[in-house]
Amino acid sequence: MATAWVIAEQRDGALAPVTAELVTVARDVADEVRVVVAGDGAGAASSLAAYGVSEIIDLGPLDSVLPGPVLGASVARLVGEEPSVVIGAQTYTGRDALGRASALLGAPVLTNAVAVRREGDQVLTEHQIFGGTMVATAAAELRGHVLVGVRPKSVAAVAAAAPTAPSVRVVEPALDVPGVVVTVVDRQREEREGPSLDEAAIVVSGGRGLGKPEAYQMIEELAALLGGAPGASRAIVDAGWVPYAYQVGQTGTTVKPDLYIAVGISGATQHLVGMKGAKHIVAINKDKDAPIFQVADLGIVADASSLLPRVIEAVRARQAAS
Ligand SMILES: Cc1cc2nc3c(=O)[nH]c(=O)nc-3n(C[C@H](O)[C@H](O)[C@H](O)COP(=O)(O)OP(=O)(O)OC[C@H]3O[C@@H](n4cnc5c(N)ncnc54)[C@H](O)[C@@H]3O)c2cc1C
Repeated sequence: MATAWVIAEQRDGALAPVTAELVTVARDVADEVRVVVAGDGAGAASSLAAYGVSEIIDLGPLDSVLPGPVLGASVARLVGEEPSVVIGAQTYTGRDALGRASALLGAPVLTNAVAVRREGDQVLTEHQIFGGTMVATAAAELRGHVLVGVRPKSVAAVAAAAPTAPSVRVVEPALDVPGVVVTVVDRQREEREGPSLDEAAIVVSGGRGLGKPEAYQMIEELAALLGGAPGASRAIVDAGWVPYAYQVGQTGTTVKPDLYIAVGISGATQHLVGMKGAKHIVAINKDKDAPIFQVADLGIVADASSLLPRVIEAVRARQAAS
């Protein structure tokens, strides 16, 4: 069996949860999993031991450069001649890394996969198409290297049958490859309180049915009261009501919270594909035939502008009483 190389995804210097998802996928396609991380190799070794990783390759912190291209060039240098599967997340950094590695290795990259498996010498990947209404399966021959971008939250992170004690190897990053160094001159941190959209246990999302941008404040208020994150449909992102970072769906973030509350969202397939994995879905829409009700566990036919203030009041009252 070939080796799988996982490009770790990091956030604020720590491993992002998607890394364990990628390692879970990697175990299914290879019998040895190595993880390439930019700094904190020891931390990665301890948090990934439960997932059956054999080695952590630590490139050291890549704080002053855009990490993706350097990660990609470093992986291209590490993989060697033997066929291997390189797995990254379908994120800004993961896409940069896979694209760079693909170009340097002359190897195919299968993007936006929601499932990956191995059949003999083939790596099979599944991709949602037509707004998630169909799944296409692609097959790549594992004669050389096969690169795969996996969509976050499409695979559950599962611990290995037996934990490992991964060794940590410190390797110089490939900063000398022409064109990979993009220097970071400034960082802007988006103001946010509460959990991030992709990790929140509760997501409250608003759509065009809110009627006007100011009404989105109610979405933020309810999300904050419930300890969740606010989200949005693309319609109100495109309209400029909220930033793109709030968008849930095919071209936004995929969420899998315990509870997803959709307010004034019709339930277009491109939205559903990003949230239908939620454990419980509550939908508020004034149209009883809105497609969102087909995936909702609890559907409320109501005008959002009059119902939302009452919901917020009720949650406040309940919290005050407890
Ligand atoms: C390639 C592509 C990618 C896309 N990616 C995404 C994506 O990632 N995420 C995404 O969300 N969309 C995406 N879209 C857009 C998607 O097709 C829909 O256009 C979008 O999701 C609609 O947003 P909406 O439900 O807020 O608006 P609408 O479709 O306009 O629906 C508004 C809903 O609000 C209800 N409503 C109206 N007034 C009230 C009221 N007073 N109270 C309660 N309910 C009310 C209406 O009954 C309606 O159901 C994509 C489209 C394409 C082509």
